[in-house]
Amino acid sequence: MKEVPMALSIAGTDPTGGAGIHADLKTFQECDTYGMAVVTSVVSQNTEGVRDVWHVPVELIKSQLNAVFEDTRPQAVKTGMLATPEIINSVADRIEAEKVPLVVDPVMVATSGDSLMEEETEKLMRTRLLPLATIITPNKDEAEKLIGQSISSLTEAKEAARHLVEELGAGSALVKGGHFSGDATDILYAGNEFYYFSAPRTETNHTHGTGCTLSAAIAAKLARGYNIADAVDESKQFITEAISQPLGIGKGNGPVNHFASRLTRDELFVERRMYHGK
Ligand SMILES: Nc1ncnc2c1ncn2[C@@H]1O[C@H](COP(=O)(O)OP(=O)(O)OP(=O)(O)O)[C@@H](O)[C@H]1O
Ligand SMILES: Cc1ncc(COP(=O)(O)O)c(N)n1
Repeated sequence: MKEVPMALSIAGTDPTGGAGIHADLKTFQECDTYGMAVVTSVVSQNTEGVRDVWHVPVELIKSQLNAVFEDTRPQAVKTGMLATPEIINSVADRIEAEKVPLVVDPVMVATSGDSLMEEETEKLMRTRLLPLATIITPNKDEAEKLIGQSISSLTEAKEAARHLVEELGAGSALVKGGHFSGDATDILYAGNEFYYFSAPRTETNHTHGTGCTLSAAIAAKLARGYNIADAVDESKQFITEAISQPLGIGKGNGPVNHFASRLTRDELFVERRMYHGK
């Protein structure tokens, strides 16, 4: 029997389906990869913001990781929301032991502005998880926190990507340009080379879960055997399509459209043709 590519997300939840493990699982599926998920925090949130957060007890996170790794072998893992030092340490321990390709999305603050990580966890993100990353995918603010310097131009973003790899020890780094102005340009530093991935900026507030979706797509592509630059290239295409055809869900920062790459607008918004009655 042929082996199916499998990807595992270790992240928090979003009951409205736009971010966290929900976005990751949808993305894995759209990228032809069998998706699995370990829940780290249960987050009551929607497109308008975060209401409540309950962290899953570390023993239960370890038990979920045991359940996955004692039974299957994902070809790639991605991490999202890892809110406390105990959670980040338990995940890092497991990844270190399994030596599996790892995409780290260093989730710190939600689009809504709500914090998703305790302050002392930021340090562990830098010292424990980042060195295990095949690729780390910070946005502007996350990259600034990780390197301890502000970033206000593409040149500085490029320097930040190099810093994350050469000074801090990530395997490669993608500094995302969603929070800059002009075209949405992301800079990858991998194998001593820079790559630029640029797309026209869509004027929209439907950007909830863009980082989750992009990093999940990269993990799916790595699970399918792509090299890093090709994985990022196709994932950038995926997120660009997902952002440019929003679904209009929710009252706030709506989710991206995970179906966008396979359905045309007309197919997506079908007219209902079945009625019943006398
Ligand atoms: N308005 C936009 N138009 C086109 N591409 C965008 C837009 N906003 C973000 N992107 C792209 O989406 C991806 C995610 O980037 P971003 O910097 O928004 O990450 P993030 O802040 O981690 O996402 P999140 O909103 O999930 O926190 C990147 O490829 C970025 O270039
Ligand atoms: C569980 C979880 N993980 C990540 C994000 C970040 O996504 P965004 O910044 O788009 O709100 C989130 N809101 N919730």
